[in-house]
Amino acid sequence: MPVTGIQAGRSGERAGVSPDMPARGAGAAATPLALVLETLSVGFGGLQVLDGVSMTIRPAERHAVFGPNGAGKTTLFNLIGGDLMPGGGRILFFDMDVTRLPPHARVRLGMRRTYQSSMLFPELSVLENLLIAVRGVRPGRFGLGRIRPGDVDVAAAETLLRNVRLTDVAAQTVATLSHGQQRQLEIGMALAGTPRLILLDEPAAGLSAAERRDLGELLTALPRSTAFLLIEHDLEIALQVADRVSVMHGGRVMRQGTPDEIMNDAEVQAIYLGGGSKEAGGHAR
Ligand SMILES: Nc1ncnc2c1ncn2[C@@H]1O[C@H](COP(=O)(O)OP(=O)(O)OP(=O)(O)O)[C@@H](O)[C@H]1O
Repeated sequence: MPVTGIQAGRSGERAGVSPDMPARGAGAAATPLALVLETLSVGFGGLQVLDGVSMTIRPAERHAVFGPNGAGKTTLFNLIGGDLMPGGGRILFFDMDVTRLPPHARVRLGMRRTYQSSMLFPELSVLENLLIAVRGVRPGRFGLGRIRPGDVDVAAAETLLRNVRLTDVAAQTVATLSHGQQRQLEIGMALAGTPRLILLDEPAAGLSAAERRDLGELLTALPRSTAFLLIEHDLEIALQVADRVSVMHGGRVMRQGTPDEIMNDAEVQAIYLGGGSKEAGGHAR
């Protein structure tokens, strides 16, 4: 297979630098990359699920991780978020080595994550859920307390409401929301505290075509100050919202590039049009 300008995760490549981005350190005070994944690997028993995954995310970049079922995407998120420790490799978050830090320490550094299963409080209102998120990421003790107009946390929760387009349903309990609105709320909660990076795990899963369109628009309109890394099965959404895309296959990053580069890549097309010869998922050792 020819080596293309968008191939990623190859041995010998300088860790943390992909061919389509300028080398760091060129300027006197180069901004650190938001995330550098260096040759991450993890296995379960005899199954090697991730095998030398390297990836870089710039500050404020929107990056989609795309790949077939079993490619290792959620496992990768578990490593980045701290729910799982790698067997090998390193994770740098704004130049800090977070490889062995627990999830709450990563949250304190400005990393957030959504999960495939809902983490909402169904009996509370939309605003109360957002308030919990706002108070939960602040250092120190917190309680839901009374919602008072003018409260700085309430104002922050109301900003999140607007960001995820839920102002009209602020007083409704979460249990009464549509599935699409619940996904919007999860994104709003992840935005609490102005994080530097959000990991979004299949936010469009289970949504109708109209809800997926709305979600794509919502993600596109999010504040540019926050980088996000998105796992998405819906290629259309991934290509719509992402600046760059990583395609995973068999526990490796097989391509990294702009949406245009990815869309026009013959091997990616072959796999996603069902003509691929490689097996998805981990490979037994
Ligand atoms: N805790 C675990 N123990 C054993 N095997 C696991 C574990 N977690 C994941 N796996 C296996 O690792 C492989 C990758 O799983 P992962 O969930 O990361 O893939 P994925 O790309 O997110 O797939 P999907 O798109 O279906 O969510 C799968 O074969 C899965 O069965």
